[in-house]
Amino acid sequence: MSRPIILGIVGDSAAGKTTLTRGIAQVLGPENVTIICTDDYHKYDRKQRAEIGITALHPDCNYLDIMQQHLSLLRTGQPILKPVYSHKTGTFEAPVYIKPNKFVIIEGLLGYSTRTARDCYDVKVYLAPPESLRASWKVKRDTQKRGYTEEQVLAELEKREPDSEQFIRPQRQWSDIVVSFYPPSDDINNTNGHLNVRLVLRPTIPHPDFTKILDFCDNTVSAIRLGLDRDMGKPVDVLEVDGHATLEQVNKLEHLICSDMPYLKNVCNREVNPELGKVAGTTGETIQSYPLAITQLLTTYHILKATQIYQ
Ligand SMILES: Nc1ncnc2c1ncn2[C@@H]1O[C@H](COP(=O)(O)OP(=O)(O)OP(=O)(O)O)[C@@H](O)[C@H]1O
Ligand SMILES: O=C(CO)[C@H](O)[C@H](O)COP(=O)(O)O
Repeated sequence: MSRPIILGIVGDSAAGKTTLTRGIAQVLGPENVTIICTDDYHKYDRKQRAEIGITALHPDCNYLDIMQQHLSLLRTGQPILKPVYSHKTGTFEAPVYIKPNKFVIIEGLLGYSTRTARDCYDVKVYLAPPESLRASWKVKRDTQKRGYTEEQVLAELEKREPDSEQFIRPQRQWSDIVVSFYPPSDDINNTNGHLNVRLVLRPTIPHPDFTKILDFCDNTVSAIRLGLDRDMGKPVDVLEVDGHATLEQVNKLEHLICSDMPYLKNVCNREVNPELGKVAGTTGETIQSYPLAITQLLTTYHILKATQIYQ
């Protein structure tokens, strides 16, 4: 059976969904990827939301039924007429006709909030940076790109907190991989551009055999660590990659991910692909790091595995 492979990327506002989506699309080849942002399924525009006193995070503020219908259609390779919400103006624009490519990435706030929606994905990622980092990302992005002042963004974050807690964070439990970029120290302004990543790997999909890491890393002090933990009560593996890991360490880890994937082997080769782990953030800056590269590769690994079954 041939059908598009669907990747979900869910998380709170400014958690880095669009940024990661772009990085993965780069690895897969942008011409092969259809990207859908579920903000387009908002029920009310910015002015109406303010008048009603509802936040964009509330399920009642979104046409989740239509989002679900569209997900099901995309999964079977059928086209949709997608609504369009503009963050620039805070209003809706004319809908667009979309025929899915080989890979579809659905990124947004409430993508895992219903059972029917969840059943449509092949791979589910949840982004969970520490809240202080997310807030700083949101202030920067919304003041530079969405016409807000810093005070407005901070007030909005406070207003949204109950909905984040009730509707957004619980979706973490449905993900196959939880991705948390985090600063090496508590000072989020002093990262030297080097964020670490913590990848929570649930046994809901078969991950590459990372136990070989233990052969080449001293797990307590190394910049790459593998461990066991619990996430939302369930046992998980945890892979951590520090921003200051060396190329040699990262190459070994990448080899574990890419060795049985001919397509990924080329992607991993930094001579052939110097852009690995590099992405343009949504405020125009260039972000490049080993933790981002590993996150992109692991996610792509799972998309390609799904391809072997369904395409
Ligand atoms: N991995 C990362 N490393 C460094 N900075 C990042 C990373 N991911 C995101 N950012 C920063 O955070 C900002 C917000 O990220 P992004 O726009 O991708 O979030 P989002 O989850 O798509 O937000 P929204 O749902 O509100 O549209 C970016 O403009 C970028 O500056
Ligand atoms: O949480 C968000 C996800 O991007 C946005 O704030 C939401 O989509 C509403 O958009 P805007 O703030 O541009 O009115």
